[in-house]
Amino acid sequence: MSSFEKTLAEIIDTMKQVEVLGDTQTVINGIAHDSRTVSPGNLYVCIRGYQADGHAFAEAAVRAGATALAVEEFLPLAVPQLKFTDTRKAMGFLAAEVFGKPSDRLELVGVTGTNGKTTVTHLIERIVQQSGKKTGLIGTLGSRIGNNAYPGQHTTPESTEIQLLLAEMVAENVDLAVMEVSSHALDLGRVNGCVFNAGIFTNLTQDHLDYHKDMQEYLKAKALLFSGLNGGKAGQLAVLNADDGSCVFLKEQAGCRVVTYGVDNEADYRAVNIRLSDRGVEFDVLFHGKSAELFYSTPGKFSVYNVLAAIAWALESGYPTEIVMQALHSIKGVPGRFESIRKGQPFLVIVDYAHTPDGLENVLRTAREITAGKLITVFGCGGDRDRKKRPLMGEAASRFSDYIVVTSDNPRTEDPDEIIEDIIPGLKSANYKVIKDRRSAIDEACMAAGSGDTVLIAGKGHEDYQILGTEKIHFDDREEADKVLRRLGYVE
Ligand SMILES: CC(=O)N[C@H]1[C@@H](OP(=O)(O)OP(=O)(O)OC[C@H]2O[C@@H](n3ccc(=O)[nH]c3=O)[C@H](O)[C@@H]2O)O[C@H](CO)[C@@H](O)[C@@H]1O[C@H](C)C(=O)N[C@@H](C)C(=O)N[C@H](CCC(=O)O)C(=O)O
Ligand SMILES: Nc1ncnc2c1ncn2[C@@H]1O[C@H](COP(=O)(O)OP(=O)(O)OP(=O)(O)O)[C@@H](O)[C@H]1O
Ligand SMILES: N[C@H](CCC[C@H](N)C(=O)O)C(=O)O
Ligand SMILES: [Mg+2]
Repeated sequence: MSSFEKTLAEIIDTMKQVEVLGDTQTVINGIAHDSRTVSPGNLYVCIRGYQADGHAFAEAAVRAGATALAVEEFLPLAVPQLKFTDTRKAMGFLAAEVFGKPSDRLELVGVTGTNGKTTVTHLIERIVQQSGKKTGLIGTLGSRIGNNAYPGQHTTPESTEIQLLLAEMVAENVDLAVMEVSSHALDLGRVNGCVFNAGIFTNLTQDHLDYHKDMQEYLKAKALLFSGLNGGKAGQLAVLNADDGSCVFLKEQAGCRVVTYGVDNEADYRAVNIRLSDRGVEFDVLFHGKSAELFYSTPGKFSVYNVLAAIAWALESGYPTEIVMQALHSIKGVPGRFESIRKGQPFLVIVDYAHTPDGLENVLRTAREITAGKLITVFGCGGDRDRKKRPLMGEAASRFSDYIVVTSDNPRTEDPDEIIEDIIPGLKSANYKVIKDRRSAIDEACMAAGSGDTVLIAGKGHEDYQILGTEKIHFDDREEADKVLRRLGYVE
């Protein structure tokens, strides 16, 4: 890790809304929002959270070696303190200063939207690498600098972590970083201090209504990425989905040049002549009076949108058409997104990360299109997350499936039976069975499949764990499917 040393005076040099107690020549060498991760010499930021008040851990942070605090009220502790009205919002800006404003020193692209963020960020990473540049990536699958991977907890990490990651990327000569930007991150200011070159919007459909009050609030959080593109860097760009109902609002919010992509509506980048198959999607893209033909190896109309978003961004950012097409052609798909498990069985087994009503509907529609026989769906819903999406996911499953095995996703601290109870009203008259244990549910679905059928195992995709209560156990849908197929005698 690189070392970062700054005085408090240097860090707050351009900040107006701050009161200071103590010696501003105090040197700090890092920033932490969690007392349990403070290293000697760090600035500890006290955040009033949903569960706890970080001010209560300031003493522990000082004991762990914090040499300064950021607070909302001065504390009777013998270290210099910076007082803000909202430490959570200030933290991203502080972290950016601590780590030398790394987003000024590389190109930064943010991708937001309910579904497709991970996919689009991976497509962009591939395109940029194909052009010979070095990339950084931050998102649900963790982060990557070049080809080195680092695990992460969140889709968009806390600002302290983002700024450190970006600084590491700068130190490793990364040219462009692409980051998934969740609505939680936007609302909680995790990307404060990030100056983006471009923002990309995939779509807005129901999710996270446990956190955002309603869809309007959810949209407003997403819009922050685009209103933030307001002159911090030259040539900023917003890339919007013209087929999504939120496009007009987001266009109004964007403080920069806007380009659109779409299939059904007029757009700057429009897909026509779409051919869907079980191998992937083929289509032509029309843009600026030109056209290009494209193949991408993940099936489904939703894939067309993800690819269009990446193409629109890349071509508008000056990447040559040939490089973009080569990159998209070569990508083998994203782990856990419509991933096929092939052991020579006469039916398809697909593991997918659909965990919203729209995501599930899209993936089921696609599975239906490529299935001659029965479509068998295994899914559950995450605990401690939006309860209202559960019957809607049930409804989507029942609309497309011949047989549904309702099971557990990550129950977290909720009762798995109660989560399943929330799903069932949506299933209507569907043919379904409840098997709470996910391993047995996958077994049941694979055993029920015959020639020409498809088993879709949805919700957990790349996840290699299951969260039961507060415990995280190893569990991987792909491994489980593999095991049952082997047991059934299929070995490639
Ligand atoms: C709703 C939400 O996002 N909550 C986040 C929020 O938690 P919080 O406000 O409840 O924090 P808290 O537990 O009250 O603690 C307050 C402060 O005290 C600190 N603390 C706490 C205990 C201690 O001993 N010492 C200490 O210093 C904490 O580090 C924190 O700074 O701030 C914490 C610190 O950054 C986050 O870890 C936490 O994420 C929770 C765990 C979470 O599950 N978030 C999910 C919903 C999330 O963010 N998901 C998005 C969306 C994914 C998608 O698009 O689908 C994501 O980006 O991953
Ligand atoms: N453009 C899209 N529109 C609708 N559904 C999609 C789209 N792209 C992907 N999906 C579905 O959503 C699932 C999740 O995709 P992806 O991981 O790319 O989304 P995400 O936005 O990163 O999700 P998360 O919010 O968990 O980070 C996929 O497995 C697929 O089923
Ligand atoms: N980023 C999403 C992932 C959901 C994945 C699903 N498996 C679940 O646990 O609900 C969330 O935190 O809501
Ligand atoms: Mg993601």
